[in-house]
Amino acid sequence: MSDALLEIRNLNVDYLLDDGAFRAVNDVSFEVRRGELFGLAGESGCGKSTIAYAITRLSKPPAWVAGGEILLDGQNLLKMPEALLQNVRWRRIGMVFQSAMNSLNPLMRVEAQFFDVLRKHTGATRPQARARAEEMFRLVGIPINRLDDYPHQFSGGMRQRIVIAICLALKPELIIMDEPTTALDVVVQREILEQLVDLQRNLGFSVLFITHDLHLMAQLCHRIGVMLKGQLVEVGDTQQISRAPEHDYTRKLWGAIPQLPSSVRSLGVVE
Ligand SMILES: Nc1ncnc2c1ncn2[C@@H]1O[C@H](COP(=O)(O)OP(=O)(O)OP(=O)(O)O)[C@@H](O)[C@H]1O
Repeated sequence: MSDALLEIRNLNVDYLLDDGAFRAVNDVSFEVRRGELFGLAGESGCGKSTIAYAITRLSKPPAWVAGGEILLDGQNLLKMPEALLQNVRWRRIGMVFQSAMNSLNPLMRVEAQFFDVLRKHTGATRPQARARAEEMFRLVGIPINRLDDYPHQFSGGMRQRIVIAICLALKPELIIMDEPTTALDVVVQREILEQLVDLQRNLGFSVLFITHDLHLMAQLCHRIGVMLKGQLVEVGDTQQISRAPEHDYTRKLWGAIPQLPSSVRSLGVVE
């Protein structure tokens, strides 16, 4: 059996504009393996988010998936009926986006938000949802009495932890994180990502981590793909990409990043 959980094969995504189609993702192929943190890097506008939305078929017009395959455990999500896809979104593939912390409902206590999601996707009862919410709060290090608070009573970093906790409550096999900590300050960002690495080690899910910050990605991910203008120009182990990048653009990306001393470099995945 292949150890690939998600396989993207020859993916093309266009934006259908008044003056013609603009190909934002051009013949992109890569895989995310089981238990792997895979990073997709590249400058703003290179097509990373377009891929993230295409994976769970959440692309909105004018985006149009023009070709290719997206296989989850060998099943092509692009051909899956919408009703079945509902069981894949959140339950098998969780999503945490940059704006996710604003996606918490400001009018609902956090506990109720866990209940909402768990009832909808797993049919959990209120006590079952409460138990799971407490378990998840323990995992992400938030005192369980705070489940009764409203989102505005938490800091930005804590809100992002809550979003991650709600996502993990459904035990997804894959989490897609698109710039999940970009809006947070560097210290909080680091704390959240360290915790993510711990959770990933303990729970074994896979992560597709998207950021323009190649340096951060190299500390976190086992393998990295580098995108340039809609194309994937290089894929490899983080060690190889950081020590011996093959593509000029990857070298340029590294060149643009100030290097930190090795003592503060690693978040634990790549020694
Ligand atoms: N709704 C849209 N209509 C038209 N073009 C779009 C739309 N959304 C994105 N694009 C274009 O598609 C290309 C890829 O955008 P995308 O958001 O996927 O890039 P990205 O690498 O995720 O960038 P960022 O890091 O800034 O989010 C860009 O050229 C962008 O301008």
